Amino acid sequence: MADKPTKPEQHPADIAREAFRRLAARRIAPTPEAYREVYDEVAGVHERSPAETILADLAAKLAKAPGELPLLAHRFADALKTRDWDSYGKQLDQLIAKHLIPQQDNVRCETPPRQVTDKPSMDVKDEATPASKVGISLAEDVEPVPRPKLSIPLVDDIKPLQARKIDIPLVDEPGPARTRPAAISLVDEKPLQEPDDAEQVPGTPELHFNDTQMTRTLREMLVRALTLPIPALLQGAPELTRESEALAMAIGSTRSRAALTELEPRFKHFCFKVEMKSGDMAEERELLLRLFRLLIENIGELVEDDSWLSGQIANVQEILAGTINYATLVDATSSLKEVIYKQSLLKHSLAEAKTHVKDMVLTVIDRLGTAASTTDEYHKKIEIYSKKISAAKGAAELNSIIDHVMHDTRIAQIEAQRSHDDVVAARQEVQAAETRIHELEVQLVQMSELAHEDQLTGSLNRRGLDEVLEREMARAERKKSPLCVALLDLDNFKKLNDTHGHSAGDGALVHLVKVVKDTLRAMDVIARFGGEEFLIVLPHTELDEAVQTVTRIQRELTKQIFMHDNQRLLITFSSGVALWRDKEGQTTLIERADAALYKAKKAGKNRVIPAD
Ligand SMILES: Nc1nc2c(ncn2[C@@H]2O[C@H](COP(=O)(O)OP(=O)(O)OP(=O)(O)O)[C@@H](O)[C@H]2O)c(=O)[nH]1
Repeated sequence: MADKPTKPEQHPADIAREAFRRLAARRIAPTPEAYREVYDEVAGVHERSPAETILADLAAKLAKAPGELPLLAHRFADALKTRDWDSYGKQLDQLIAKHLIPQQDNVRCETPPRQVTDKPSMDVKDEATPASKVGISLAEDVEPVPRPKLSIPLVDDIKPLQARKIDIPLVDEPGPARTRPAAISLVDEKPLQEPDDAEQVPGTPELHFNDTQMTRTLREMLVRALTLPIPALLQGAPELTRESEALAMAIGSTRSRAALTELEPRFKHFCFKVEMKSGDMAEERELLLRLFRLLIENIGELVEDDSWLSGQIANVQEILAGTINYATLVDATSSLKEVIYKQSLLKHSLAEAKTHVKDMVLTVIDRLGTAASTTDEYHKKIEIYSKKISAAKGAAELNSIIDHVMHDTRIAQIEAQRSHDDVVAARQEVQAAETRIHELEVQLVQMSELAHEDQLTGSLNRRGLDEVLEREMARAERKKSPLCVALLDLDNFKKLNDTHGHSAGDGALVHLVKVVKDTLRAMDVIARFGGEEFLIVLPHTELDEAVQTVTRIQRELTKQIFMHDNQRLLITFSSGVALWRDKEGQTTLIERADAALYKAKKAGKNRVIPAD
């Protein structure tokens, strides 16, 4: 309750009465000192204490301020004059609520109703939650009481990251408050004016952040990010890793906000490059995975007869079809290892079967040899017996000789039969082994046919070519980029074969592919189209560029001469080049290239002709 102001011309008795009334109202014991003070107050002659002087100064300064503040200053002065601290406290609350705590963009502090006390206070802390500390540590507070949300404007120091505001969740959400860290959100892209000496945010005496400290913290965070996690993620890009480290050093050596701000464009540029690189890396990863899946598919086809292997391959395919992460890749690898192990067993059994056949053949030869020598011995014995029979003198002697003949003949017969049986058994074993070898060889041939690489030249085979063309056409359509193919056919290849032998022809094919691969870009692909014909796929290439590229290969072939048996053999080729037309199929595209190739041959060979 407010005491009424008194007039100085009042009668002393009235003043004394009023002084006693105030003492009673304020529940102050009527000691001489207290009476004296209140009497002076009523009479308006009291001396000001140092605290009152400060408060009076404050009121005087507010009186000169713009807006509503002079009105408040007037009320302060009145309250001071009458020492009405209750009223002073209320005015002070008003000053804080209306002018010191920004309502929306600045600090919002929705505290429970505050007890107005006799003492004026600048403290805006939530008195209902005394353990609360205003600052980043608030969210770590153990107090389970609901708390207001503070939104504190941060100026200046975090300008390099275009940060304006830190939101600290003070409102209880489900879960204990101690487990939730302070959430910091960097918002508002607008650059900020930065007062260099801003140690405090004006108007938020209890809630400000120390700018210098914030700069340091930000700098440390940036340096840490650029030194450890970012280089770890950029392992495939050494130049970006170096740049990250250099940027970290540059940021680490800044000593002022201005210096840090100067690095902003460089930092932004670096972020842009990292973003681009990560896009590339994702694409490379995708390509690698596609290759991997292709490989698995092919192995799957190879082993379709073997239910165990097929099951394993299906497992690997299933793993790869899902989300790819470290664990799934480890799974796929171990399953593949099993498959590879089985494949090696297959090869091993093929080698074993071949050895077995060799052993069988040796056994047969051995048996035949034994049989032959047995027969030979038998013949010699028969000759001896016939001589003995001629010279025999009596029946008894003859009988004895015939017994011997019969005996030896029986032995020879048994031996012959055994040899015959052995030979028949060996022949059956050889046939079984041959069948097994044949089966295994068929499997191995299938393996090489189903693979995507041509065994002789190392270029892609038709199967690989189909997939590359399909992929490149899809990409060309998606990116609206040109795509060319060039069909190459070695000139007079039959003559080369006839003159220098088939191996020279083979060597020439290998040499051609090597020269083509050395001359082309990494993204270009060469595939063996059949015999001495090759198809080159040139993505992102216009027709005239493709013709130039193929002509360059021709020049390279004359420079890098093919050597066979120490002879320099000049090999040339003719080529037809076609630019893929939107929606055109593989067959039509290659047919157009083939027609151009035909023209090149007709026109005298060793030339490149673009398709219509
Ligand atoms: N050495 C070897 N020769 C092969 C291979 N594939 C196909 N050939 C031979 O390549 C020759 C192609 O002969 P042709 O089609 O008459 O072509 P050419 O002699 O090059 O005549 P032009 O194309 O008109 O210059 C045939 O003799 C095939 O046997 C292979 O892998 N190795």
